Amino acid sequence: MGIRTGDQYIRGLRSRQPEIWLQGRKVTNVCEEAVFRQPIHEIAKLYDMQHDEKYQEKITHICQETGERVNNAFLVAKTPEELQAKRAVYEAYAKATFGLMGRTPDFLNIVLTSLYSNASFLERYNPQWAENAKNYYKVVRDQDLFLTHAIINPQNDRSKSSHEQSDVYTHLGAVEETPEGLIVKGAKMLATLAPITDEVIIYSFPGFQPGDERYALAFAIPIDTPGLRIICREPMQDGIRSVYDHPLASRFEEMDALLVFHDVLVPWERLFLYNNVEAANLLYPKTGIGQQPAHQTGVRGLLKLQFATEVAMRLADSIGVDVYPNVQNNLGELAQSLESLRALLRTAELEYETLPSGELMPGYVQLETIRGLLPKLYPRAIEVIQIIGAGGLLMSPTDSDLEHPELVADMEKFYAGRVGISGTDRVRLFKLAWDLCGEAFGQRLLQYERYYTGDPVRKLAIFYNNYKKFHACTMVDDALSVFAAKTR
Ligand SMILES: Cc1cc2nc3c(=O)[nH]c(=O)nc-3n(C[C@H](O)[C@H](O)[C@H](O)COP(=O)(O)OP(=O)(O)OC[C@H]3O[C@@H](n4cnc5c(N)ncnc54)[C@H](O)[C@@H]3O)c2cc1C
Ligand SMILES: O=C(O)Cc1ccc(O)c(O)c1
Repeated sequence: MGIRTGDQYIRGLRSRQPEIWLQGRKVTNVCEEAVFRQPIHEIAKLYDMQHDEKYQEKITHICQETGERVNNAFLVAKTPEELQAKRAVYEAYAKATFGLMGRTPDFLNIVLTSLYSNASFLERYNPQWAENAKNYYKVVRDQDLFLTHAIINPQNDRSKSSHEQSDVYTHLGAVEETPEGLIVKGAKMLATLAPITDEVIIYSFPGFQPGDERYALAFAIPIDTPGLRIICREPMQDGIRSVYDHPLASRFEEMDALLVFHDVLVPWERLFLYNNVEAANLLYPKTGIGQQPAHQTGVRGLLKLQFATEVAMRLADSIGVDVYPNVQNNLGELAQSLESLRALLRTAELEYETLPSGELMPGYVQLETIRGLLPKLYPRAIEVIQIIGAGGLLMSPTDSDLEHPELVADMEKFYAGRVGISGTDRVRLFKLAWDLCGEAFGQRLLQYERYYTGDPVRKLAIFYNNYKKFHACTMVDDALSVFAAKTR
């Protein structure tokens, strides 16, 4: 089949009946549920972009194996041009969502592509796992499926490993093998967008201990597999608030969910790893499923930071405070953060690594630096918006007030900004800013940037330990050589 349209994506959702729990009730028709309607529409638009002549050549290609047109996220890049072709889809999707939707379909498509191109890692442990991963990549590519993922254990007792939790099946683990497949039980988090996806893939960060064998798992199943329960967090928008009052929150809310598996059957052909602690610990670092998606998240993060920076600049301009050096300093800082990330991303693409298979991997140091900086730079951008917007962020009336005949004159006089910025213009801009920096929606976006790639504290420590391996500190040796000369 190849690339789907938005309509085909929605028809796919309608054809399934996953067990979704939302605010204490089961959702029977996800497409008609107010909370999900707009996010479904936003994802559908991304699918439609694949058919739009403005984007098609940039973000899709003809698959050599099938002759069908597929998304560029499924490319195994062997040339810098192919790396750029992949970037084009990350950029197009992130622009369409202002970088506010983190788990658009391209993200997991890259994870799968990397698993496919590095399936030799799995082959060493079990050739069937490798075969399964390669076949699954083709299924997702050719049916253009939308995946969610859950790679973290529920937050019960982090000081204990999976097998030490109070119940054997608190964390997701294997129960028994059957002729049809593996029965699994327990929970996994934090599956962003789960209710509006087609399938879920489960894998894990390293950190398995001896004794954790049953939890060492990687597999993918349809989101409506019997026994799989999706428990949504409280929505951050009700789906009926006005687009004018909440221009971002009303559109880009990504639902997060806990996945609970109640004796779920994973067919053998969908199992990529099982019962092997060593393989589970090496899966993430050795298959590129960490590094390749960092290219997508880097592009998306850059655009989100650009959006926040532009909002801050426009706010300052709209009320005439950008004449003050302190405001200019804050904005200058954001501009420099943004440009540093842009340069890092560019360098990551230029200083790629070529794997023995010929696959190109964008630069590790640069991508990890972006991953390390975003959890600091994005919250700072939000803080600057709050500081510049100040009390004005709390003064916005609703769109109904703006349009009420008795209020119109007051609105235009007292809510206007500097000369040239009408009351309506200023209120709409400040509402947009408040969605980003004040609303529960905006707080989630902040939390997302802190944790979207794992715990930043441990990630930075891992980065440093890797960095040390290939950074020999030879300048210090050169400087110390002066003593050697003296003793000679
Ligand atoms: C908005 C959002 C969307 C997300 N979407 C997804 C998704 O789609 N799929 C998915 O799988 N995951 C997703 N995640 C989960 C994300 O991977 C985790 O939040 C992240 O890995 C951190 O894990 P945690 O939240 O369990 O925090 P914890 O690991 O519980 O950490 C809590 C605190 O304790 C500290 N801490 C814990 N353990 C240690 C340790 N061993 N050493 C030192 N300090 C420690 C941490 O530094 C942190 O301050 C999402 C998270 C957010 C916030
Ligand atoms: O960024 C990665 O490499 C993988 C990853 C880590 C943490 C997450 O929450 C997530 O969704 C994906």
